Amino acid sequence: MTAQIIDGKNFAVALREKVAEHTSYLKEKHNITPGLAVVLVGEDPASQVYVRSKGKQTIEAGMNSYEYKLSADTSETELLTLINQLNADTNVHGILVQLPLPEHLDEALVINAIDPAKDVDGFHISNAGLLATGQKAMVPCTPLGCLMMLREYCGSLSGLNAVVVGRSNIVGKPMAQLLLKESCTVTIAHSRTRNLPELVGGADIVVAAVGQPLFIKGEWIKPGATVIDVGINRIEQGDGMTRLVGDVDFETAREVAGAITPVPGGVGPMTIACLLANTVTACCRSYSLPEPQGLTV
Ligand SMILES: Nc1nc2c(c(=O)[nH]1)N[C@@H](CN(C=O)c1ccc(C(=O)N[C@@H](CCC(=O)O)C(=O)O)cc1)CN2
Ligand SMILES: [Mg+2]
Repeated sequence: MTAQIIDGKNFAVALREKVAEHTSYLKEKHNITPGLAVVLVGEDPASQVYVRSKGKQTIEAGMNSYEYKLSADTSETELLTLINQLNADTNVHGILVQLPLPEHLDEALVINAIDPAKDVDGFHISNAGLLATGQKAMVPCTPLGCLMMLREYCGSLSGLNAVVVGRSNIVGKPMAQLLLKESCTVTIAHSRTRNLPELVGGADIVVAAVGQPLFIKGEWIKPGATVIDVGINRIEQGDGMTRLVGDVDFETAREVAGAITPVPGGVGPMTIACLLANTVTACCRSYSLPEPQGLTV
């Protein structure tokens, strides 16, 4: 039997509808329009696509979108000045600096300059700390989207063995924290882990976020496991064209897994939908309004 395909696009549509519903409620009932500021430094082509998509989806959900496109040689002082302005702007409820940043900019310094209450990426050390200690935080968008899909497909995650392959601050570590909060038994593995096939073979849930194309093989996966593929890798096809693949060898994994996210069309679309959800959550928190159900965990 082949795996059920977890359709991230459908999930994202449903989540964006919830966001739009709550946005119109905020407007009608409280005369508040959530606002999201997105800052892009430089001309990385993939980042330009993501930022355009974020702006478009923000407006479609009925929110205000503020875009700041800065040249690649922007100084740290200039960027920090803009962040301070956005921190002080009461029309802005969410701030996001698109990553990666150009080499000369200190990513941690820049992220930690964002007001944690407006940190809709959930990358600020305060939010990372709150999440790690099981407190109310802004939750990073990609892991949040993964957890929403996992809850839907698996129901209760309590007691399940979860292996997260990848240890980034953006995905691997927060994903592990979220799964731990769901009472999973969590193992964080990475590209240097020695007995990876064995570890993956014991997992009911595999989250692949290692950043290496087709790294996780179908033969490693436990029959019936749920596989979430966070990887987005462009590989050469041989005919001069490129193809988008995940960190999981989808064709072999789908023969073994119980359910699996495809690439594209799995985790990716949920990342931006969760960003919109986080913006509404941040907006509600800023006015001490009740938080809508289903937009965060
Ligand atoms: N500040 C941030 N920077 C980055 C984040 C982030 O969450 N915050 N994540 C990624 C990029 N990203 C959003 O910013 C993102 C990546 C992928 C997708 C997506 O929908 N992917 C599609 C495929 C798109 C394609 O063809 O390239 C899919 O998987 O179906 C959305 C958002 C790094 N930077
Ligand atoms: Mg850098």
